[in-house]
Amino acid sequence: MAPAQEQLEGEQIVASNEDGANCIEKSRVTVIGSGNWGSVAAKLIASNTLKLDSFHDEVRMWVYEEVLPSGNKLTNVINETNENVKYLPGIKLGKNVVADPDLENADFLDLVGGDIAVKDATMLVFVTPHQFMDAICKRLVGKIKPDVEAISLIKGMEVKMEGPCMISSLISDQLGINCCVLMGANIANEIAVEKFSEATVGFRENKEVAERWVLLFSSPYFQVTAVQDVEGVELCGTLKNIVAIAAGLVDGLEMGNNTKAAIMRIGLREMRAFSKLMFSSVRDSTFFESCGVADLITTCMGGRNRKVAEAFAKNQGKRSFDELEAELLQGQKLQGVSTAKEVYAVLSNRGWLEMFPLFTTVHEICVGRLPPTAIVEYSEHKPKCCLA
Ligand SMILES: NC(=O)c1ccc[n+]([C@@H]2O[C@H](COP(=O)([O-])OP(=O)(O)OC[C@H]3O[C@@H](n4cnc5c(N)ncnc54)[C@H](O)[C@@H]3O)[C@@H](O)[C@H]2O)c1
Ligand SMILES: O=P(O)(O)OC[C@H](O)CO
Repeated sequence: MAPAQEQLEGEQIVASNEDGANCIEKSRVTVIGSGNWGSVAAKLIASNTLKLDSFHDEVRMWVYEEVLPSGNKLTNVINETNENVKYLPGIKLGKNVVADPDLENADFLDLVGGDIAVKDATMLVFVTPHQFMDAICKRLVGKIKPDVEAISLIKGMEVKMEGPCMISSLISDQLGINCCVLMGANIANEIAVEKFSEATVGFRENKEVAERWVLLFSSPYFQVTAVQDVEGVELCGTLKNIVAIAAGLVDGLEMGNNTKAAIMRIGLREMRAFSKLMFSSVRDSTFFESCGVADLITTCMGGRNRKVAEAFAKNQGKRSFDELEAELLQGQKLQGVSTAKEVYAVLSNRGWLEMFPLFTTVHEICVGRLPPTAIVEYSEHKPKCCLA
């Protein structure tokens, strides 16, 4: 693969080898989340902070504390073994990754004699399942530096009384900070063993900040491009999880490759239509980045949403998604079922249900109102309802 180099392509930024150490105060990075992708993100970042002079070496990683079957706390095991034995077993994170169970870091000084965590971080990487973010942001209010830069790797959205809210907006609004996003065809276990992947950073206005995120994440096996379309990038990452559920249902029904390709095509069309209805600024070109069609393909081929939906269809919907998630994912979390519910709420509220037959049908299957077979029946009746 070509080495990272600076190159402006219209609105795009690709990785630069220029550290900028001379002109920027050293950044401190904290990763908030330590699941499967959170752990891989910490590993990627930690290998770069060691190489880049403009970053402090240490990467703090907030761990939602749990006690393992051995009786040990996950945080202690991560710090002793340098491995997240529950969510990313077998992979060394890098000795400069420090697991921290205290989100606001009131007690951490006493525990390890360290001197930083969220309160001193200048770059925050949010990477937890989306359903926990509202509570996490509430805990962080007033605890972070006012000028901290944030990035969300979280694929999901919230629907509140006042309407839908993307996770990057939740972070920005609740904490009063700028928030970029990073999405892409990124099955974490593959990146953990350094197989080549691409990703997309979405940014709002500040190109320099986007460049800094690109620098922090890029490696020869993880090529990052930035585009000025934060909503488009985030909606791609969020909505593809609903299509992945549909793809898994089709797999469970053993419908074959043509049907799955049709689901992916119709899904992509609904992703684009929904995104543009939500934000007129969303660009068509974003759907051709890693966060768009590439993530849709990888997630429909090899993701967790697909896997659990396949099992759901094989069991004719008799075992719930929650039960199958717990059994098959061992603590990892699905985003597609809750995202389908959240998107359904938006569609229902705005009178758009018939315009989005795939999104609508996925939710109705997930909640048991329709059988799994409905995923291949709907398209015979409603294709003309999809937006052109
Ligand atoms: N795993 C992947 O391949 C992958 C790739 C790209 C993006 N993502 C996205 O990254 C985000 C995080 O996923 P992940 O794979 O890192 O996590 P995960 O599903 O592997 O793990 C679940 C995490 O949630 C934590 N948790 C459980 N209860 C909690 C609570 N009440 N409050 C806070 N945290 C709690 C667990 O400790 C664990 O760290 C999701 O939005 C996902 O869509 C995942
Ligand atoms: O395993 P999934 O279905 O959560 O998908 C993982 C990533 O989002 C793929 O990019």
